[in-house]
Amino acid sequence: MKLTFGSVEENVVTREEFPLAQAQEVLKDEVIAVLGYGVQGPGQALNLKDNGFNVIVGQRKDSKTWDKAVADGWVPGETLFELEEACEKGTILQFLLSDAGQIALWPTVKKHLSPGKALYFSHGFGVTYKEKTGIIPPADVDVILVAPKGSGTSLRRMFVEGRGLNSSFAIYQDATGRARERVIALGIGVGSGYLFETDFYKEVTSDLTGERGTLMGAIQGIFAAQYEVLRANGHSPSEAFNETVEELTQSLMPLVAENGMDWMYANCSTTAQRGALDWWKPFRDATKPVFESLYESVKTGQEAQKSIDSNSKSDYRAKLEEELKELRESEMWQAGATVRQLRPENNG
Ligand SMILES: NC(=O)c1ccc[n+]([C@@H]2O[C@H](COP(=O)([O-])OP(=O)(O)OC[C@H]3O[C@@H](n4cnc5c(N)ncnc54)[C@H](O)[C@@H]3O)[C@@H](O)[C@H]2O)c1
Ligand SMILES: CC(C)(O)[C@@H](O)C(=O)O
Ligand SMILES: [Mg+2]
Ligand SMILES: [Mg+2]
Repeated sequence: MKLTFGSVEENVVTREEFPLAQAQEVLKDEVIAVLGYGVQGPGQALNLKDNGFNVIVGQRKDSKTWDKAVADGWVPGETLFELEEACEKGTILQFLLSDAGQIALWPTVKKHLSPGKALYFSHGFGVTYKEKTGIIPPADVDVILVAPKGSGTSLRRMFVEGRGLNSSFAIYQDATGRARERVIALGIGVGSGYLFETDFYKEVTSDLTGERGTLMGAIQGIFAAQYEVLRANGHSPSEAFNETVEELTQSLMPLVAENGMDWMYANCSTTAQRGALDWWKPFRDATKPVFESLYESVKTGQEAQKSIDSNSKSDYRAKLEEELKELRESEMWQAGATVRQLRPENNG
């Protein structure tokens, strides 16, 4: 259906328009092979299975994630296979290895992309940056995308709660004439709430910007800046943390989620409203140049290159873990750990 966002009309597919039964009908003869069992793999594979689709998982044997797949109920030799075997068996290959990992597996995947199969991504990365990744799909397969707009963990949680996480969807190549029904059916199958139409380039550039920006990078940066200023002015760690993070996530963001920032503002004191109305523009103006250089870095492919280079190294996990440890051990997030223990659900 067409929906108007602000004053712009966009194409959105709903579960009412395209019910699960229709998705099951569209995909009844398909074997969906979910390749990779990291974060998106489990969420999408389990939701598809619970929605009644024919799904198998492909994962490297002798890995922690193979064991996780077994623990989640996938049966070796029946529904869980080595990556290449899954590529061979699947008619729809859901390429859910890490974006850098996809480069290494591509020759194997390509070998098994016989005419009429579908190659499915959850990120526009691989084909948009094809000069860097070498991922150039053959012309006789469908190339489609469903990108859940959130973590695989939330995709599964929201499915189990009977809700659904919104996803973007796109078609890069329609070889069979069925790419559209296939991609929408898969979008419904993996547990999407609403499906927003986009293209591969727009998906990858917005996604890379968002996660580096307000979803993760910018928000951590702004938390750290405010926390440091409060601490430098003699505020205790708990006071600095509560006033920077805890109140935001526990009290104010849920209100923003329900009804928007304007409504949250209106439910705070007029003192807060006056100040926050005065200060949001200076913050916008101070950070906008950073967002502009971030977008430029995404657009030129620099962000993709950095991610490929570092995540292709054999010790990339250990390196990431080292930096995550630094974040975890920072005073702000140590304070956070103690503050979280005080929540009723965590203190027995
Ligand atoms: N993490 C998310 O919640 C999320 C959200 C939206 C989209 N995506 C996209 O979904 C895709 C999968 O992301 P993810 O975060 O689930 O991946 P991930 O980093 O968790 O890795 C997934 C799997 O890839 C395997 N892998 C990595 N390198 C490999 C290699 N060289 N050979 C074989 N296996 C290898 C790992 O063992 C793991 O099981 C990516 O395109 C990502 O951008 C992820
Ligand atoms: C969950 C995110 C941040 O939206 C996703 O884009 C990812 O790459 O993990
Ligand atoms: Mg992303
Ligand atoms: Mg994202």
